[in-house]
This record gives sequence, C-alpha cells and structure tokens, in this order.
Amino acid sequence: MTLEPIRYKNNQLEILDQLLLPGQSKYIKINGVEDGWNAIRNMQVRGAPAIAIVGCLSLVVELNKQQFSNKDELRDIIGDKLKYLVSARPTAVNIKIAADELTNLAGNLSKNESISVEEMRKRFIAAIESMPEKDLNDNKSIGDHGAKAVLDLYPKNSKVTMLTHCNTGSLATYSYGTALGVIRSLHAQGRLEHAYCTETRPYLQGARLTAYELVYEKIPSTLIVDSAVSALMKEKKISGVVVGADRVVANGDTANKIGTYTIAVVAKYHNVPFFVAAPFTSIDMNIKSGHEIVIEERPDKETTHFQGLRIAAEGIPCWNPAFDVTPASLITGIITERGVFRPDELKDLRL
Ligand SMILES: CSC[C@@H](O)[C@@H](O)C(=O)COP(=O)(O)O
Repeated sequence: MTLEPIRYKNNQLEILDQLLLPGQSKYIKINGVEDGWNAIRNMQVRGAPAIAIVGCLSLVVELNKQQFSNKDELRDIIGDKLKYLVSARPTAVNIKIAADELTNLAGNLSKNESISVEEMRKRFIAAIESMPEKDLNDNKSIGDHGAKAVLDLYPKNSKVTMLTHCNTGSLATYSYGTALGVIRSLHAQGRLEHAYCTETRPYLQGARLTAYELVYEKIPSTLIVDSAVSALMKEKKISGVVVGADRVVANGDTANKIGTYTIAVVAKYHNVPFFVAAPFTSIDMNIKSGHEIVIEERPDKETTHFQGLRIAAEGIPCWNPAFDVTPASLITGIITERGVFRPDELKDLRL
C-alpha cells in the first residue's frame, strides 16, 4: 500500500496535512477553492504536481455545490477561480498550465451550442477528474525511463547509489513520485545500492517527507544535512543525482527547491550525472530562460523558527527564496514520461 496524500471520492476531497508529517497522519477536508488556496499557500499540500491536482479538485468540489443559470456564467466563474488558485504559489508551473488548459476548455464548452449548462459542468469536471490517474501513469513512466537512463551509464548488472533533494515522492504528486519515482523504480528492479536524501532546509521536505517515504517503502537510505553534499560526493561513490522540478523552461533551465543549484554545481565538480525528473506538465515553453522565472520568497519565520520555536538570533533579517534555478548546462538529462531529453532538445518537442 502506497501513501495516499490526496483522497477524492464522491465529491469529497481530503488531503494529508503535510505540515504534521511525519509525527501525525491527519487528513483535512477541502471544501472548495478557498480551502484549496489556503492548503497550497500554507504548504499543507506541496510539490508541483500535487498542487495542481488539489487546486483543480477543489474547484470541482465547489462547482458541484452550485447552480449556474447559463454557460457564460459557469465559464466566467471557472476562469476567476482558476486565476485565484494559480496565485497561491507562483513558481510551480503545473497549476498554471492546468488552469490555462481548463480555461480554454470552459471557453470551448460554453460556445458549443449543442450542450446544456449541466452537460458543460459534467464535461469540465470529468477533465479535472482524469488528472490523478494521468499523473500516476506519467510518474510510473518517468520512473522507468529514469532508471534506464541512470543504469545505461554503468556496467551491466551493477547497482547504483543516488542522491535526491526535497520531496518528489508520492507526497508531492498524486502517487509514486517523479525523482523519487526513479529511485523507487531502481529499487524495484533490484538495482539500487543506496539512496541519500538531503534534509532540505528550511521546510525540511527531505527530513520529514522523503525520509518518511523511503522508510515506508523500505528503500535502503540515509539522510544528510544539506551542507554535507560536497563531502558525500567526495567520500561515497554517488552514481547520480535525481531531483524534481517546479518549472523547466524552453532552454532547459530548471527551477526547483532551494539548494538544487548548489547540488548541481557540486555534481559537476565531482563528475556526477545530474538528472531532473518532471512530467511535461512542469515544462513551460512560454519562458525562454531561467532568468524570467518568478521565484517565490517565503516568510522569514520559516528560517528563524522551527515548530514555533525561535532558533535564529532575534532581529536578524532573512532572505528565504523557496526555489533556485539550475542552469541547463549543469543538467545531464531531463527525465519525462515520454523519455529522457538533453536540455537543448526540449525546444524541438511538441508539448
Ligand atoms: C514532484 S515535486 C517537484 C518539486 O515540486 C519539488 O522538488 C519541490 O521543489 C517542491 O517544493 P515545495 O516548496 O515543497 O512545493
């Protein structure tokens, strides 16, 4: 049985409150878009694919509660609510891409004279309800393509040791995970020697969530502090790094959890292959290079406090960007559900 971060059944939406993990497994109800926005903003749900799925499902919950007098009204409400959901966190692109596609769908459905407002609502909801299964299937393909790409670099039947950052597992997606899915796939094939995960300051997605998933899945693994990455690459035989992405742009530059760029620089120095694992829903072709990506800055309190307790000196100001951008030149390959691409190959792909 895998972890179930998102429960959606009979128009009821619940999420596992990731702020309480690993100490407590508590589900909270999402009763509509306002709840969805708050859960995303407060990081009770986080991880680019999970944010998109929860945000869009929160809209479904709300649409099912209301009556609409005509299709234009339904289209306008959908457009406004999606815009609002996208505003919860700016860097992860999956929810923006989903919102754009769904806004177009609502526009087309509203223009279709052969369908009623009720039929429009049904078709729109069906499109959102297909997202979880697609995410799961995409993640399994990412896992398999990624495992092959890593193993192809090493002698036949040898085992590999991987490093990952942040949380990209079941908890960051609907299920299975992206970068952690690659590690999971290597483990399932009996080809994983060991996985290392970073703590991922300041929110500790690695220590709290990835470590929890690795233990849960009985994957041989070790937790390190973020600042141990250089030492790890010097002292242990690391076969590859695999991380997720919040936004991959047209030239292959990739925004991911703060600290990813440092790991990529260190990997280059130590000649360790550095992979990004992400579904096509994380690829933003509208942005040419990483300079244009909006990086979310989170409150100082996430750096100065831990579980409500001040750990930093009183009065010190903080700079707390949630993400950084790894230049394409440091990325060996981008693992997607359709295969593995060099960063410079992205621009020729049809999304
Ligand atoms: C499959 S999740 C990929 C990324 O979203 C993940 O690595 C990450 O950076 C998550 O950041 P978070 O701030 O926890 O939402």
